[in-house]
Parts: sequence; structure tokens; C-alpha cells
Amino acid sequence: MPAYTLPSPVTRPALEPKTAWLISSGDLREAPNRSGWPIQERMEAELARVFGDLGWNIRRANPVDPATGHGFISSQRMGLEVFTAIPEEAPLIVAEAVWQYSHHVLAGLRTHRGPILTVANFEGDAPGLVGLLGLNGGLTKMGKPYSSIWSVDFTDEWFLDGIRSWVETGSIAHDDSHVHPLPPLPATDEVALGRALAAQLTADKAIFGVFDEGCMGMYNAIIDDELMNPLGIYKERLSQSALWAEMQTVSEDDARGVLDWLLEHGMTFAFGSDEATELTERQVLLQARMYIALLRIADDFGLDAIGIQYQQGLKDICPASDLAEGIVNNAERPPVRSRDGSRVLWEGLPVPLANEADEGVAIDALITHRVWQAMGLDSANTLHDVRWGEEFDGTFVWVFEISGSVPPSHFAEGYAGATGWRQNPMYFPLGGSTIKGVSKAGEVVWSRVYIQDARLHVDLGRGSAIDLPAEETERRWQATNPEWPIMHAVLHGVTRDQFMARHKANHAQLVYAPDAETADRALTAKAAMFDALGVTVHLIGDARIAS
Ligand SMILES: C[C@H](O)[C@@H](O)[C@@H](O)C(=O)CO
Repeated sequence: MPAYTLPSPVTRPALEPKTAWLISSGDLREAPNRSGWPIQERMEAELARVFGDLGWNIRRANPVDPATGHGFISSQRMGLEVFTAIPEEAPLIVAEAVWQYSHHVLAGLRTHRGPILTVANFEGDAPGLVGLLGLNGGLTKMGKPYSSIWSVDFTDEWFLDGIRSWVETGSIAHDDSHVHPLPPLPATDEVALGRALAAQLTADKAIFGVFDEGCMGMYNAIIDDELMNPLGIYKERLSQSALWAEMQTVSEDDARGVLDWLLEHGMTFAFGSDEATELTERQVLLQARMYIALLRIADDFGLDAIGIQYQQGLKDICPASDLAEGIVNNAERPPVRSRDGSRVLWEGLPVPLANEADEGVAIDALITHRVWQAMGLDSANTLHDVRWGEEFDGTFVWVFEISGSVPPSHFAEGYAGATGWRQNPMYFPLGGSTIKGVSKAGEVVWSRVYIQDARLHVDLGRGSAIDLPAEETERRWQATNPEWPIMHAVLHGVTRDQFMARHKANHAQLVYAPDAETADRALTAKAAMFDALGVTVHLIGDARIAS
């Protein structure tokens, strides 16, 4: 008789032939899950049809919960339980129509032994594509093999061929002919600059101040110290509660001074009176406090870059961080003095900013800032969500649209092109102003830092932000989130599907250069800096090293 009753894992159901299991990771917040459920149901019906045509069944691992009215996995615990209903060897579809918190499903996916397919609807109305890309980045970081595919209406041949390949072989191959290794670097001033900046960073080091690490389940956006420190970048782990406490010490006069400055510089706000659904002056004044508090804490800790997660925790305490983040990340902004009044903090300089505490962004923002400053360029750079896109006049134009703010220098009219709309009550119960506007036409360098095979990599590309007719901009806004800033981006030498298949994050990083030749030179210096820091550089599409 053994002395103990030995525990054993829950018994999983048996595999069934020609059957794929299906799960969907959701938001932690119930409102977006409820709102996205009809879109998810439509997608799942299309998937059932496509698999059915191939003689396959799809079995949903968890039913719709009558209490919530949706079938999303809405917590890590729920994810663990749902996975006990999935055979470990089963073909598994992760279907995403909403923004999702990857950690809800990553534990189950990590030990899953069957083929994994991530799928999204290529639609703007809910950020399912954004969720898909975040999840793909997480699986890549984990070293977990997966296939991925997307479709506008689930009838196109490319999609059907992909699904056929997955059911027959367990994988889908995508075209990566647009990805090029970094060639030997020429002896140019830009390469010398990039290498010198890398040597300075590793020798003198820099600090990234992160107000609560790990935003919205974005496992892909947590860069371990072991990978970040060799670049010379060290984390200062700060708390969002310290930010809230510091906000209480800011005087009402100082907060009002920030709002007055913004109004004097042409920013407009869509003010209303209902706190629950409209933007109010009270919300903006709290955001002004956050802006001042952020710079003072950055000064106290000698930070070189900042990130705030906001969308967990702080969202239940105060209005959105976006207004503070957008202006802190802009060279021209309301002056903030040190506590003793002797210095204007970061005068004339953007503070490199990692929205949503995305640490791939933190590295990129800091490096971009240093390269662009050294070249005498506006270094204000920002992430955007890779939200959606459609052709316009025969060219595929991406909707890059981050959920709140960009530096106002990204707008043609600067602050005068910025309007403050109330953040969406569905995600941001306590409101706060966004910085809404259209990113100006111009040459851009885009990038993404990510983890693959336990190493840091960066994809570097070139693109153009373009102007679209006002009615097309409005159509794209209405099809997505009209309160958020938008960039109409054309990526050079990369098709929609090449980009989707390759990109390892929900975010892409964007920075302007005054013309194409300068953009190529700045990209070259940035590539040289990353390379000298030991990051594997990939040139995407038409990106090239300037000689
Ligand atoms: C409001 C939403 O949670 C967004 O913040 C989300 O879609 C993202 O921005 C993900 O990058």
C-alpha cells in the first residue's frame, strides 16, 4: 500500500479523426468581450464551413458561458481549465476577433503537442488582427511552432489553400522572400555613428523606467533583463501607484498651466459633461497632473526612457495615460520644472516612450532617439497597433492606429492638428483625452524588436505615410476607432500577407525622416547600432543600407 494517494492530471478526452479543437483568447475586460462576440461567432461559422468543406469538424473546447454571454477565455485560470478539455495531440485552432491577453492561453499552448493554427478575420471593427499578432509574437518568443492565417471573408483561394495545407500537413508555409540579412556594412559616417552610439550605450548604460511590467498579457513585449542588459539598458521597476501618489503632489495651478499651454498651441478638446461617456476638463486636468508627475519621477530616477502599462490597474483609478504619454514623447511641450524650480526637465527633447510598457518598444525608442538626435532629426517615434488595412487606388494602405496618442509632431499641423476625444468607455472607464489626428505624409522608418530563439532580433523597413482623401480617412476611422490617431502607411516592398506572416508583435515602431535619402541613412545608422549591440538585424522589403 503506498503511503500517499498520488495525484494525477485530469484525464483529457481522446483524439477524434478529422477534428480540430478551437479556442479563443479574450480580453480581461468583459465589455470588449461582449462587444466582440458577434464578430467572433461570424468568424467561427466561416471556419466551420471551410473545415467542413474539407471533411473536418471543429469542436469548440469551451461553450458560451450563459453568465457572460460569450465564449472567450477571459483569464489565465480559465485557460488552464479549458485546456483540460483538449487532447494534447489535437490539431488546435486559436481564433481571434478581439484584442486578447496572450497569457490566457500561453500556458496551455506551451505544453500542447498537436499542430497549432492562429487565425483572425482581416477586419477593422475589432482588434482581432492586433490580438493575433501579439499572440504570434508570444509563441515565437516561447519557441513554440505554430502556423498562422487570416482572411477578409474566408472565401479567397490563398486562405483556402492555407487551411488545406494545415489539415493535410499540420503547417502553412508563407513567403519570406522579402526578408534579407544585414549585408557587410560599408565604411560610412552613418555606420561609424551607429557603432559609436552602441559603444557609448554599452559603456555608459541607460535606464528604462517601467511603471508595472507586463501590460495586457503581452508576453511578447516583456524582454528579460538577460537580453536587455547586454545592450546597456537596465530596468528601473517603478509602480503605477507611485505615479498616482506623485500626481497628488502636483498643484492645480500647474495642471491648469499644462491645459492652457495645449489650448494656446492649438489643440482642441471635444469636451462634454457626462463623466461616464464624455471627456471633461476634470479628466484632462488629471492627465496634466500625470504628465508633470511622470517627468518629475523620470528626473528623480535619472530615466532615459519610460513605459506605463495603464490598461490594468491604473485604468480603475484615473483617466488614460495617453495624453501624458503623447506630449512627453514630443520635443515641443508644456514646460515642467524640477521640484526646486531650477531646471526645465528634458527641455526641447522627447522622452523615449514605451506605450503599454512594451519593452521591445522601449529598446527601439531609445535607440531611435539616440540615432535621430545625433543626426539632428526629430527623434519623436511611436508605436502603432497594426490594426487593419485595405487597398486604395491599387495600393495596399495599412491602418496603423495606436489606442490613444502619438507625439503631436507626427501631425502636419502639430498641436493644431490634434484633437482630444474621450477614450472609449468600453476599454477606459474613467475616460481621459486621446491625441487624435492624422499622421502627416512623409518618409518613415518602421521596425520591431522581438525575441526569437532566445535572442533579440530587429526587423527594419522603410515606408511612406501618405495622405488619403478626408472621406477615406473618415471611413477608416469609422471602421475602427475614430478616437485614436491614425497613420496611412504604405510599406515598401512588403505585401500585406508577407508582413502579417512575418511580424512578431501587435505593435510596429514608426519614426519620420525629412526625405527618402535621409531616411535610408538614418535606417543605416540604426541598423549599425543594433548590429553592434549584438541584435540580429533583418532588412525587410526595400530597406537598404546607404553606401
Ligand atoms: C484598447 C485596447 O486594449 C488596445 O490597447 C489594444 O488593442 C492594443 O493597443 C494592443 O496593442
